[in-house]
Amino acid sequence: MTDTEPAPAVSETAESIATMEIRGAATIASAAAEALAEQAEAAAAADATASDPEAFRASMRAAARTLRETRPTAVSLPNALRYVLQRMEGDSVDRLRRSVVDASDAFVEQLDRAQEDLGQVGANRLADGDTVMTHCHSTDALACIEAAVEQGKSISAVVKETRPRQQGHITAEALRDAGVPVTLIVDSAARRYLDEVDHVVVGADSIAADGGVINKIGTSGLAVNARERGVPIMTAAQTIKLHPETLTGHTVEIEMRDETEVIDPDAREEIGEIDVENPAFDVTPPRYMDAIVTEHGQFPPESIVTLMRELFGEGAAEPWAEP
Ligand SMILES: O=P(O)(O)OC[C@H]1O[C@H](OP(=O)(O)O)[C@H](O)[C@@H]1O
Repeated sequence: MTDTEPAPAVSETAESIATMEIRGAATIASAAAEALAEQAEAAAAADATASDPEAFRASMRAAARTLRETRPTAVSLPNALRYVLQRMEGDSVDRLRRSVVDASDAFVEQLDRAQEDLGQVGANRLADGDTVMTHCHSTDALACIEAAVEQGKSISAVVKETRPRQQGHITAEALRDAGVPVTLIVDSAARRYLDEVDHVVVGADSIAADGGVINKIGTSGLAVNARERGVPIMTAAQTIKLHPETLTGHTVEIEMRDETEVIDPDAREEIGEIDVENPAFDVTPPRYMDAIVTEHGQFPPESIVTLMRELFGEGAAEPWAEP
């Protein structure tokens, strides 16, 4: 490891996030924070950085950049890096190392607590006997359903498969394990089943300052259909999903993933000359979302900007940039 080459643990985490072996906005955030702690331990033991606080800091910034470049849409990733790097302090490598490890631990702990707290808020929106519809796999959304079950409510679920990567299967398994009866459907069957559903519950990868919800591709169509059928829809999102750069007018980059997730190369070859596109996320306009459920309570999407300003001020620092 040189002073700017990330520790092997960071490269491995970055690779796992890029290939989606580690996925889901909250899980990505906690893996990134843990990788920074591993970087700190490795840098404090490496010849090039062990006795040079500035070289140590540079190695931390470089590791954060490596993690930052893996996937562009879930803001929980840069928010995790921000949280840890902004708490890096000390004039010796040992103090710096300790501050990073402590910040990483505190971040992961806060993440778990936030998920538990928002689960309680989301559960209060669900009634005994409700059927919920889910899209993709969101640990924040699951926390709401699981908390409702723990409150003694009987909940059933209609789970959308979620093409192309079928994260709905993970949701189906988690809900079954929580004792929730599950009906798995293909995405295009969603509208047909909405009449049997009392609530749609989704997660978020990022929330924009105007209340727009950036989540797995298909969420916006589901939200429009839910509104048309009169079914309330909530997004469960801890505040690390709030995107500070949108306060200053920036838009959220939508990740375009490889076409092989959509069609296998042989089938594509057989069809002939076509384009294939694979956007991973879409934006649900605030008017189609009934509530954003966070660890600070629930908000109408249009008012989320107030909470964002409270938490982030007017913008976003980039502590991983070279000074
Ligand atoms: O943080 P939690 O609630 O677990 O997940 C939030 C969101 O992250 C996922 O993205 P991907 O599967 O990583 O592309 C889904 O879009 C999900 O709704």
